[in-house]
Amino acid sequence: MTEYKIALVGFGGVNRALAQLIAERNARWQHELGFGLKIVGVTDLFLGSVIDRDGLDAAMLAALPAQKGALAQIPQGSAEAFNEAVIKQSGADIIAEATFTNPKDGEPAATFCRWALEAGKHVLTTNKGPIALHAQALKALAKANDVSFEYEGAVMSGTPVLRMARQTLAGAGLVGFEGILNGTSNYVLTRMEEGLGFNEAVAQAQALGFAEADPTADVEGHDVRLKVVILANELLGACLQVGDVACSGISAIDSAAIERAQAAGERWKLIGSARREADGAVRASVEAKLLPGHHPLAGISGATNALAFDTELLGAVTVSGPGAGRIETAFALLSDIVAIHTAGHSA
Ligand SMILES: NC(=O)c1ccc[n+]([C@@H]2O[C@H](COP(=O)([O-])OP(=O)(O)OC[C@H]3O[C@@H](n4cnc5c(N)ncnc54)[C@H](O)[C@@H]3O)[C@@H](O)[C@H]2O)c1
Ligand SMILES: N[C@@H](CCO)C(=O)O
Repeated sequence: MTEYKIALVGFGGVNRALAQLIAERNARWQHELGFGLKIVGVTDLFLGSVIDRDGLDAAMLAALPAQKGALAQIPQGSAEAFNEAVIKQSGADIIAEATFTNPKDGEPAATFCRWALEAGKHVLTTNKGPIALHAQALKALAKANDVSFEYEGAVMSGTPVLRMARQTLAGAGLVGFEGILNGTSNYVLTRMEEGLGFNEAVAQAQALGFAEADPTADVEGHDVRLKVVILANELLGACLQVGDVACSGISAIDSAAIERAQAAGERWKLIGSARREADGAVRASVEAKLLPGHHPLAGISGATNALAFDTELLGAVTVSGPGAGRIETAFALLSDIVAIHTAGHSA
C-alpha cells in the first residue's frame, strides 16, 4: 500500500481541515483509494513549525489551539515558521500549500511552490495567486522535475471544475463561460435578501471560513478576477493577465437595491465571465449583474457557486456546488492527491 508523506504549508482553515480528514478517514482512504497519508511537517506564519519524519498525529494537529506559536507545544516544534526547512527537509513527497492569496504578485506562495518543485516534490495548492500569476512557469518547473503541480481547489473549492473541464470537455469546443465564482459574496447577497446588513453578512462569511484573510478581495471582485484569469488561461487557451479583466464588486449594492430587485423578481449576482470573440481575442470581466428570476444562475444561493460552460457541441454545461469552505477545499487537496496517485507517481 502506498503511503504519501505530506507537509502542510499554511495551517489555517484549509490545511487544518485536511489534517482533520486524515485523522478521521485515513484507514478508509487506504481501502478505497489505495493510499494513505502521513503528515511529516507543518509550518505556519502564526503557529510556528514542526517536522517529524516518523509522522505527526493528525488528530492532535487538527485540535491544536489557534494561539501564536502553538506548534512549539509539540516535541521538536518551534514557534518560528521554518517554511523552507519544512518544504525541503521534512522528507515529504507532497507539499500542500494553503497560505494567504496575494493577488499582486502571488508571493511568498509562488516561492514555496518553486522550492518544492525544484526539490522534486509534488505540489498541491488552493492559493489563487501562484496560479493566476505564475502558472506557466510553475507548470514548466513541475515538468522539468517530473512531479505534479495540482490546484483544483483554486476555483470553486472541492467542486470539480478545472480537471473536469480539461478532461471531459476536451473536444467539445469551449468558447466561453460565466459563473458565480465567489462563495463569500454570494453568501452576503443571499443573507442581505433575508434582511441582514452587509457588514454582519461579511462577518458571518468570515466565521464560516469562506472569506479571504482580507474580505475586500471577496466583495470587490478581486478574488473572482483571479479565478476568471485561471479559467480563461487554462480552458480557453488565453494569455490573460489580471489587469486585462475589468472588475467591480458588490460593495455598492445596498439594502434598498436588494429590495428593489426582489420586488421585480430579480437577484443581484457577482458574475465572472470570459469569451473567445470572433477576432480570436478572449475578453473577460467581473461585475455585479441583476439577473431575472428565470436565469439559470439566479437560483444559486449562499456559498454555493455555479459555472456555465458554453460549448459548440453541447451548448451550456453547468456545474454547481460548494465554492468555499474549509472541508470542501480540503477535499480539493485530496482530489489532487488522487490525481497524482492515478497518474502513477510513486511515493
Ligand atoms: N477557505 C476557503 O473556502 C478557500 C477556498 C478555496 C481556496 N482558498 C484559498 O486557500 C488558501 C488558504 O485558505 P484558508 O481558508 O486556509 O486561509 P486561512 O487564512 O485560514 O489560513 C492561511 C494560513 O496561512 C498562514 N500563512 C500566511 N502567510 C504565511 C507564510 N508566509 N508562511 C507560512 N504561513 C503563512 C496563516 O498564518 C494562516 O494560518 C488561501 O489562499 C485561500 O484563498 C480558500
Ligand atoms: N474567499 C473565497 C474562497 C474560495 O476561493 C470565496 O469566498 O469564494
